[in-house]
Amino acid sequence: MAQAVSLPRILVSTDASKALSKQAASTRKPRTSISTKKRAKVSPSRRTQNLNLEVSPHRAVSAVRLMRIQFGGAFADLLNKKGKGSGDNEMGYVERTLGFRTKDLDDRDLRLVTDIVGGTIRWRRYLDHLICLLCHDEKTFSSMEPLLLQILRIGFYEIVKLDMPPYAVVDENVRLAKVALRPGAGNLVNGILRKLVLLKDNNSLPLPKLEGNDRAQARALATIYSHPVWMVRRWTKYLGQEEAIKLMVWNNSDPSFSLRANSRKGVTRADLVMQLNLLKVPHELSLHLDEFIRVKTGLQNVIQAGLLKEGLCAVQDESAGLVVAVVDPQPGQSIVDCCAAPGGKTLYMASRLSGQGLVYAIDINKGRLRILNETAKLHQVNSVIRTIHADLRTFADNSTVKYDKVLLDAPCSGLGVLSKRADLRWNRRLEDMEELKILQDELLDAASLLVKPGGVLVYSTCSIDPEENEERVEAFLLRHPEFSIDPADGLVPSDFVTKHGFFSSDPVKHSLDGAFAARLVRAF
Ligand SMILES: C[S@@+](CC[C@H](N)C(=O)[O-])C[C@H]1O[C@@H](n2cnc3c(N)ncnc32)[C@H](O)[C@@H]1O
Repeated sequence: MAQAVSLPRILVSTDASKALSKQAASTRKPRTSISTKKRAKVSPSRRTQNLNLEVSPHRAVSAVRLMRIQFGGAFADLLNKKGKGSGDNEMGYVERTLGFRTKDLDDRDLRLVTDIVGGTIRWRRYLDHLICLLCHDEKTFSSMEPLLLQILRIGFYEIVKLDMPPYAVVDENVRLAKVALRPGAGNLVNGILRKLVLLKDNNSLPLPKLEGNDRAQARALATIYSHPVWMVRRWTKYLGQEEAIKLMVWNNSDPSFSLRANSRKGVTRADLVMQLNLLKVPHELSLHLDEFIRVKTGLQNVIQAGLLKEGLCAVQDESAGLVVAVVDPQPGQSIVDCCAAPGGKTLYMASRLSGQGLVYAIDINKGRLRILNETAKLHQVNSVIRTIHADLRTFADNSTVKYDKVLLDAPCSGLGVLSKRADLRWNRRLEDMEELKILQDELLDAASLLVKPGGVLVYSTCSIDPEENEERVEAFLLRHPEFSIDPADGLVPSDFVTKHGFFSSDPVKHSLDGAFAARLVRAF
């Protein structure tokens, strides 16, 4: 698996890692401006003027999307907040960043863009390691302009991970660099990609050796599996090296998605299966939840067919559905969803109320709550949802009302969803973990104030980190002896129940997102 670095004419690995850190630091701020603002409509004649038919459209769009994700705060998700693809604006961004438009993307191009963008982000550390080693000198890499680096990353990803025909990849990326930047940039891309092709043909791609002390091994693994070093160290500590590697392999695999049939609109799982068959989207029924279907590929077809826009189904991971199963909403109950937006769990809980009872959806983020409201109307569950824009801590301090059930789906690191959120691993910092734990404790204390005697508090995260999960619950129970654990047995399959009675989905074991939920009961 791990190979020695033996490239005499190029950088030794310590120089490479210095250059990598410099590049990482220098790319934190954009040198090429990425405008995400809307501009005046481009007139049709200008459109034709700026149309470039020679550049491969999926590569141009991928390069611009990667720039927007790294510098413009865009997400790497397939969907935007409203569940629509970003389609219409895409060419506008391309023109503003590259100075030209390309021909419109067809379905194949769109799939390629999704694969290339997701993969290039996931494999960034590994790709940069290779690029840095193949640069003429350290400075060339550390001072490389962002767009040029994105083009190289795309080329490296296509050759190394997608096994695309190497000479076509070289030609196309060279052309993109020449047209979007200048001829010299094309020459640089040409030189570096050709060196890569040679190394790959000789089966001698340089990888760091897995040797030395824990820290050195973590650094090597971080490069080989393309994760931040602090994550590797954390998982090695909690899971051991072998399981940590399996987790990283999962995080680097293509994400699979699940759809939930919207029963409130009269859509059954069988109806949804029929639609997926018509769309030729490969799928499997969920083994754990009656309304859910797993979709491995072809989500783009589901989006384009308008199934989400019409509210016939929702994209929801089964792990999130299982958290709702731990809450076990029953018709007639009053439920508070403390950190509700954008509403995945609120909507599913509301649909399980069968029109009787209420879900109070609290969130501090007004924009995200607006999305929740819109989706609730679309899914026809708005009659049993009341949204409340508030900081949970203030709301709970001032509330005298107590509720049957309270769900706290807390802000967390998201370390359980790294396969879906390709960019998240690079945005999270170790320092975040400490801040999050403080917030999680405060929100748990606040949520507990809303639970009536005999009522249920469910604490959940989409993290697999014990410090955000079991440790937060343990600390809470010490502060609140009036609460005790109500084991999740019987509410979710036993395979998901830990020895302490918590729900826990493990990406490697269950092939789902990682999630956690503790069901706690307040004494009478
Ligand atoms: C993990 S997300 C919730 C996801 C949601 N439950 C779902 O299933 O779609 C966490 C949410 O907590 C909200 N939040 C963070 N701090 C908060 C606070 N002090 N009071 C209320 N909401 C807060 C964030 O705005 C964010 O929407």
